[in-house]
Amino acid sequence: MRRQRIPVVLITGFLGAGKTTLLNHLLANRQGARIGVVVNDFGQVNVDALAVAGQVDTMVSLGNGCLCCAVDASGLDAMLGRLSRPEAGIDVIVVEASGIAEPRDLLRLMIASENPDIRYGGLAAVVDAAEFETSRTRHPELADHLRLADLVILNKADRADADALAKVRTVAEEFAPGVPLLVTDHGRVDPRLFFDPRPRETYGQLSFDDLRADDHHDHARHLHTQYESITFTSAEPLSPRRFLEFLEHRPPGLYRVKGTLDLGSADPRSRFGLHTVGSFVRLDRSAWPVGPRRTELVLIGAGLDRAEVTRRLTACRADDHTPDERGLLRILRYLDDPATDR
Ligand SMILES: Nc1nc2c(ncn2[C@@H]2O[C@H](COP(=O)(O)OP(=O)(O)OP(=O)(O)O)[C@@H](O)[C@H]2O)c(=O)[nH]1
Repeated sequence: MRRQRIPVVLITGFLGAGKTTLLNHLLANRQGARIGVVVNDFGQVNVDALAVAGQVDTMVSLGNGCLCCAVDASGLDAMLGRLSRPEAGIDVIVVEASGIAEPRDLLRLMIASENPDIRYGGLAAVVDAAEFETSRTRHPELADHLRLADLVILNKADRADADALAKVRTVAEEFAPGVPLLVTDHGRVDPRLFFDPRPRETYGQLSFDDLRADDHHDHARHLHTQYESITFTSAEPLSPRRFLEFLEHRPPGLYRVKGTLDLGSADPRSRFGLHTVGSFVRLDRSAWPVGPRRTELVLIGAGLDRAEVTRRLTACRADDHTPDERGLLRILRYLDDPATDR
């Protein structure tokens, strides 16, 4: 079986918005996940708090499950290649774009990558809620960059009054409509938005370094809990057409979806694995195990209308058990490597 592709999460934002602070927060709250980090320079990353085990040219290997490397955009693909090698055992790669990098270029590089071991994990745009209006008058493109975001993080809420916060929120909603928006400070968002924790038994008890890392991060605890997850299961197959419609008109606030789909196909290899982030959709297929087939989805976001999402998914159930092969063909355009995966 092919290995799961590793999600690559891009963190963008203007100078000083709080990108490194968010990255450090994720490192301190990684819940057993091994994080590969790509930054432009190590300067601000809390490397010493994470027990450096060894350093190889531009890559720092951290004792407790983090690989950190520094590259500019031209070296990104090569670095993603190194981080996604199976022996690195990485669960998620986080790329922190420099405050002056053009996020569109970074996104293009990521989407165009032919590396079969990675997949797009979303673009989180960090916005300095206190300074955004001022920065935007000098750099009007800042608002435009929000159009690329799959998640908007309004950071430094502690420094912005209600008025300023409301203004930035309005701009974000105008340039990134329907995109989940989190208001926070010191990057304290729930890491489960970006990656799945490893079950405790696979990484054992907290090590001394983990505890020490936590101590070093004053803001690591007390996560802001605006993150929501909705679980949907169905023993009835879903109609591929209806589900495609759901995917292509995703509910406001939805950031990512993962799970297994039963689309009513007669093919034994029709267990579809689904990963979406923002409007990016990827399906893979495998054989169903013996036993009943089920759709099981987890939807993650902020500001989701739980009842409406569940209602829409329930309405995706097929009316009967006649396979809709034509409908299936339409959704299969999202299949990962359709030519080689059979
Ligand atoms: N008051 C306050 N300060 C914050 C917050 N988030 C980050 N900071 C501080 O703001 C400064 C800039 O944060 P960074 O995380 O380095 O910002 P950055 O986006 O990585 O900056 P560049 O790498 O220069 O683009 C640091 O001094 C942080 O401690 C916040 O929510 N509230």
